[in-house]
Amino acid sequence: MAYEIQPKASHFIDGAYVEDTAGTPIRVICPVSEEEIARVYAATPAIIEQALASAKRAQVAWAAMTGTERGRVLRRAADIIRDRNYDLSVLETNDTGKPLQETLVADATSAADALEYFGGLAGALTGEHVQLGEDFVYTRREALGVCVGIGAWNYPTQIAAWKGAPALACGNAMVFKPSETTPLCALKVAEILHEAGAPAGIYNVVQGMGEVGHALITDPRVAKVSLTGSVPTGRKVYATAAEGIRHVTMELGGKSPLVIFDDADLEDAVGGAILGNFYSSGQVCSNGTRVFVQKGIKDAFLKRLADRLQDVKMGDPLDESVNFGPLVNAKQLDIVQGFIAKGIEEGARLVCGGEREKRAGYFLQPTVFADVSDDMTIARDEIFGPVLSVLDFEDEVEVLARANNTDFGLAAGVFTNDLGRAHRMVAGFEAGTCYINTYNLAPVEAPFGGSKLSGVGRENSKNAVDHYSEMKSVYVSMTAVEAPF
Ligand SMILES: NC(=O)c1ccc[n+]([C@@H]2O[C@H](COP(=O)([O-])OP(=O)(O)OC[C@H]3O[C@@H](n4cnc5c(N)ncnc54)[C@H](O)[C@@H]3O)[C@@H](O)[C@H]2O)c1
Ligand SMILES: C[N+](C)(C)CCCC=O
Repeated sequence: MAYEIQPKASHFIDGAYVEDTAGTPIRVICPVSEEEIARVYAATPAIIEQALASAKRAQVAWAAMTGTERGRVLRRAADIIRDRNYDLSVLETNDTGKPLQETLVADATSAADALEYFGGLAGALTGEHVQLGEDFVYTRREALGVCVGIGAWNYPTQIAAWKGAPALACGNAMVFKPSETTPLCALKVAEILHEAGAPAGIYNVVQGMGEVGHALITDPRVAKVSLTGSVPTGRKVYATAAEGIRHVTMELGGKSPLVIFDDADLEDAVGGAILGNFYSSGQVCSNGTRVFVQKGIKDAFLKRLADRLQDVKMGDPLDESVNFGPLVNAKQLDIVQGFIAKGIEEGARLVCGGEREKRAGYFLQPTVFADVSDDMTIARDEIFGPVLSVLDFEDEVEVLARANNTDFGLAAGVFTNDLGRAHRMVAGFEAGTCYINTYNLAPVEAPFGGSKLSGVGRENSKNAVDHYSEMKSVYVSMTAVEAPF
């Protein structure tokens, strides 16, 4: 029997699809045809209650299983995802508009990596023993309880798994709310986890806008919230979580610098700038959109970049030869076009692109600006679209100060053949995720996350375990109790 790509209902709760059409309808619009391809309904208070109650009920027994048993479920889910990679990638492409060429290698596979990695780690999560003379202390690594995950729209499958995998490995239950813009893929993650043996209630998905997210994180049963989203939303969610002193992970926006020195390999530097600006049509949080190019290499860099942009193939993202898709929706297209207009108005030189394509779909040409100065809007604000800004610089000290002159701190990259300089630069970058002679790779083994306004905590790697568990300290006395009276 063919595998059904389309999720069967709006929510996945307690091990089954659940529908409640009393909620606000959320139309899923195909970014290519601009037509409705699916409809889900925002969670009503009754749905939110069902999801939280089921997570709360299921979590205690899940945490009581051994880590190896929990890990086995996660690893089985990873295998199922890999088996169904093609179908899941098609769903991701329909949901986001990203080319299938990308989604086949970067989305469901990245979710599988996370489930496999944290599944493998689950059995090795331990506390420690501290000898204190005859007495000793031991620590127990304990689950937090019910965790809420809230997703952005650009990587719906990946985000659902990057949050769910460490949460479940540590013995938590999760209620995940995807972005209302791309609500479909997380449902498949929930369905597959259940098929792999996750007990009912361990991973629930509910749909909705900000109000649903807010209702989830104000519930007293919730111990933690992990958000992927913009800085303004992060501020609200962090403040709400603070009222209940809840744990938080904040994966927020960025305006990252990519610094290219004269001695860099030109082809690699151009490749890095392409990966850091045009992958997913530029809708990537960690993009290196402020491309600082040293004066001696600037002309060659711009010429080679323009040459390579000739190889952009726009079109139906389901065609595997297409390497550049539309923006996710009309709103995002408007926002990005507004930034392009602002760039021109403030005096940046438009090198190429800048126009919406004359065809159906939210297609915008890859856009390059040169002669951008630090104070221009396009150099300060997160655009979240295919707009690369080239800024000139003369030397290392100057460029490091300018690279750090931003409230964001998600990522940063440097291209140079001088190893000493590369390591000095990354030591100086005020950013959580740094690259030397490459850009935007995010293997599950490496911590991923931001500094400054770009976030709190890290996803992936062993580091994430500390954000989904807490240590209980147990003092054991082996001697008589000495009290003053
Ligand atoms: N750092 C990262 O790992 C990372 C990854 C992907 C995207 N992002 C960032 O996400 C942004 C783009 O995504 P977006 O437009 O979906 O972001 P957004 O901030 O508009 O929404 C993110 C999520 O928060 C929810 N939300 C909104 N208001 C809320 C509230 N008051 N309480 C609870 N939940 C609320 C939304 O419904 C959505 O699910 C960009 O800034 C991008 O940089 C960051
Ligand atoms: C894996 N990437 C491409 C770095 C994306 C991480 C999520 C940010 O938007």
